Amino acid sequence: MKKIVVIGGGTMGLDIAQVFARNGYDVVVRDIKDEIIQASEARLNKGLDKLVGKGKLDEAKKAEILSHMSFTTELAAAADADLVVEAAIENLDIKKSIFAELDSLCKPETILASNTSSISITAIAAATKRPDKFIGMHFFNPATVMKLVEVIRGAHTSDETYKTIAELAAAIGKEPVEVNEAPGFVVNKILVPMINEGIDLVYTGVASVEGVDTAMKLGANHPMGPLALGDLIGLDVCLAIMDTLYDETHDPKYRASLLLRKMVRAGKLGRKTGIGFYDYSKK
Ligand SMILES: CC(=O)CC(=O)SCCNC(=O)CCNC(=O)[C@H](O)C(C)(C)COP(=O)(O)OP(=O)(O)OC[C@H]1O[C@@H](n2cnc3c(N)ncnc32)[C@H](O)[C@@H]1OP(=O)(O)O
Ligand SMILES: NC(=O)C1=CN([C@@H]2O[C@H](COP(=O)(O)OP(=O)(O)OC[C@H]3O[C@@H](n4cnc5c(N)ncnc54)[C@H](O)[C@@H]3O)[C@@H](O)[C@H]2O)C=CC1
Repeated sequence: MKKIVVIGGGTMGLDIAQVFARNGYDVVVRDIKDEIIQASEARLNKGLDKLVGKGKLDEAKKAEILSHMSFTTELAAAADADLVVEAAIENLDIKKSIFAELDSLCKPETILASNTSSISITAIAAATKRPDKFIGMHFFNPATVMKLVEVIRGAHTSDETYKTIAELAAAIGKEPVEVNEAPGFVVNKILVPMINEGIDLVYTGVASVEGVDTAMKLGANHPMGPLALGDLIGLDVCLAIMDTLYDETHDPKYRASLLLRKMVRAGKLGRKTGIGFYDYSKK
């Protein structure tokens, strides 16, 4: 595995790219606009400088990480990639159009992976002529810190593709867990409905935002409360996951809280927009 391309330089894409670069892989991050790329590069530098400030990283390692990373708006950068990891928005049609283009552009042996949170790997793979080389490689937020990678088999994923990605996850210091396709896979099937319940408790006036978060931190020993976690993930991503769980199962227990929907409609998406259930604009 020599060259990896990450599609999307947002919350997940940038951190996933950093994890690969830290472990010596050359990685190109592709996003759609120059302004977005500039913002991604600035976030990367700020994050690394913070670690240097805390004495967790030295300047030499920082320079080494940066030397393995580059940014582009050109999808053509994926033509000679050995692996493409897609971390664009959580929408089946957009993912299918990205992978249809990648399929015609990339060399035949390139493995195509999606970091989707909930969408069917088989459905996305159907946009390509290489469903055997298509797989879910699902990192957790913040990807630089969280140890898990769910490695998700679609209906046609080959054993060879599975083995390559599980071994790669281990080589970058992560713990791979094999998952068969199902909406939300393992973690999000459990975690995101819990976040949704937390939001609904606020919506129905049972407790305040701070009250729900404090209760779950102190009463269940969670490192952060469900509303703060929703803000970290992105409320648009949480809503997309709830909608996939509901659309795939029609089980009312996966109905998104109306407050979650309202927050997304209002553009209050959490940390990435500076405001969600909490205000991040002054941090
Ligand atoms: C939606 C989906 O599809 C799936 C998902 O992702 S669901 C969301 C899953 N994520 C969670 O549940 C997160 C829950 N929250 C937590 O675990 C914690 O609150 C947290 C990890 C986010 C923050 O914890 P914290 O202790 O306040 O963070 P912080 O001190 O910044 O970092 C934790 C450690 O990682 C290190 N770290 C931070 N950034 C790093 C980087 N870029 N590279 C390497 N190490 C890094 C820090 O230095 C720190 O190390 P020490 O413990 O040795 O000091
Ligand atoms: N936020 C989270 O906690 C997690 C999210 N995921 C999944 O990762 C994916 C990305 O999510 P986030 O990083 O949170 O979203 P985000 O909204 O922070 O970033 C998405 C990025 O993709 C870019 N983009 C959109 N279309 C593109 C295209 N055609 N080509 C290249 N870039 C494109 C956007 O400009 C944006 O920068 C989603 O599928 C999400 O479900 C998976 C694990 C955790």
